[in-house]
Amino acid sequence: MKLPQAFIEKYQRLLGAEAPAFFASFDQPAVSAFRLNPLKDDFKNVDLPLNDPVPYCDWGYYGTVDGHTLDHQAGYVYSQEPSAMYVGEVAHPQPGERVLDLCAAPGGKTTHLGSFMQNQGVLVTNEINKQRAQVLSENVERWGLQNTVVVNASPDELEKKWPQTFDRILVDAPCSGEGMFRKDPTAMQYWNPDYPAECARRQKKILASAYQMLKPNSELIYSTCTFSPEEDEQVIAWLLDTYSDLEMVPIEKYAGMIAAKPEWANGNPDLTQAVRLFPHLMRGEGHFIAKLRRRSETAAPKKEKLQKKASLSSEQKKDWQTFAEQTLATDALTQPYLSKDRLYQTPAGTPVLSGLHVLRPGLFLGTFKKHRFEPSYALALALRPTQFKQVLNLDEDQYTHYVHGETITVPQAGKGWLALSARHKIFSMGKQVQTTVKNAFPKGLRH
Ligand SMILES: C[S@@+](CC[C@H](N)C(=O)[O-])C[C@H]1O[C@@H](n2cnc3c(N)ncnc32)[C@H](O)[C@@H]1O
Repeated sequence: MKLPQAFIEKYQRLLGAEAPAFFASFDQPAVSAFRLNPLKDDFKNVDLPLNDPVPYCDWGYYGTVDGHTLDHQAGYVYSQEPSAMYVGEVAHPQPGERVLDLCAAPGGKTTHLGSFMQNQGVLVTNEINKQRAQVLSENVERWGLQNTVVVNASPDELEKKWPQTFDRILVDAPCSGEGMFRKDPTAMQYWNPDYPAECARRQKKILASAYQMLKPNSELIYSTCTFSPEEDEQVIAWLLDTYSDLEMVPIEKYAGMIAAKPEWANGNPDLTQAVRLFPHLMRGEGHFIAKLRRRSETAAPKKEKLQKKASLSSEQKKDWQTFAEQTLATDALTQPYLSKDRLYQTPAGTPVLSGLHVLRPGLFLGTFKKHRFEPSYALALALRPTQFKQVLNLDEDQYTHYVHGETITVPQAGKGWLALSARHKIFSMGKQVQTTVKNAFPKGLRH
């Protein structure tokens, strides 16, 4: 790979004797991997080889995934470069926490954080770019996350809305992407010697907003997929110098991972608690990760403003109940949120959402139509098989026809909504009328 000359000179200077091995790694193929979804009871039931596990991620395996397979469609796998998996592992949120993923699209880290949270607590996932926020929302849906709110806002807007609100914030920052060169050589087009410093200015701005949203005794995780000290050690050194109630939290270094380099910043020895993942030292594209704690002596937050429940009209209540009684083995509508005729379940403890561009204020349950409720595709992917009254398992042929947009004929007449699975993995819902199951598979996903 032809690397920019200024890039070569910079890393020769920084890495010295190690530089040739670093440069040689750019001529090796990019490493791919995937993560399984522990929110599924049978999450290891995938048609993929699981004989090459990622050593630092319980759900990670080296290998590639085809986006059109049932495993992908049904939310059993997420394709993620292996060093990026260590970010979610380091963040490691607990069920019940209120967590913010501030720079989140397309959702690699969000789906990982959600896997730890087990649908308990609130995961707010934000993306500043509108189109990318849409992709994030689709991945949240595919992963079956119930406790996740998807927002499209700038860190600035959020900082004003949500002071001292979160137990844990991940800033997986936009960066110069040097760790992407191998996977996507077009990333090199943006690179110039001043680019890292330009990115660092933006990173500091994002972190300044993130800091305002941290509760006392909370954690901030910062990561980049670049090697440049300006965006890595120097940004963390700046954070520590700027905010006296932040302190480093040590990160475990697995084989091939190395300590961050204080000599690449202001010499602060605490920086060694952060970690660097380099492509010439381990199987992955490379990352930088730091973890900080905001100390508990920070002034307590003012009274929190939480999202209120919506009140359904009596007709909406009736239509929802009719649907839920016929179709679901669970009636989980405790925190309703209405957006026009769309019904959502907002996780309890969601911070107030008014005034923000919210793509998904929680789990999208479905839409009120004239005298009936129509369930969403997201509901099919979010519930366990035991939470449906009826799951119809399709054979391979029926599955192929259904994801193509066709109807299915079944021997026994029936009426109403049911979950559809193939190889016992739920991938959609369908509406039965007599012996026909009508197609409700999203048009955009048909193939
Ligand atoms: C490294 S990517 C995030 C990857 C994501 N966390 C994942 O694991 O899939 C950084 C994201 O930050 C967004 N971004 C760009 N400028 C931003 C800004 N000023 N504030 C917040 N986010 C920004 C980009 O659109 C991009 O989606």
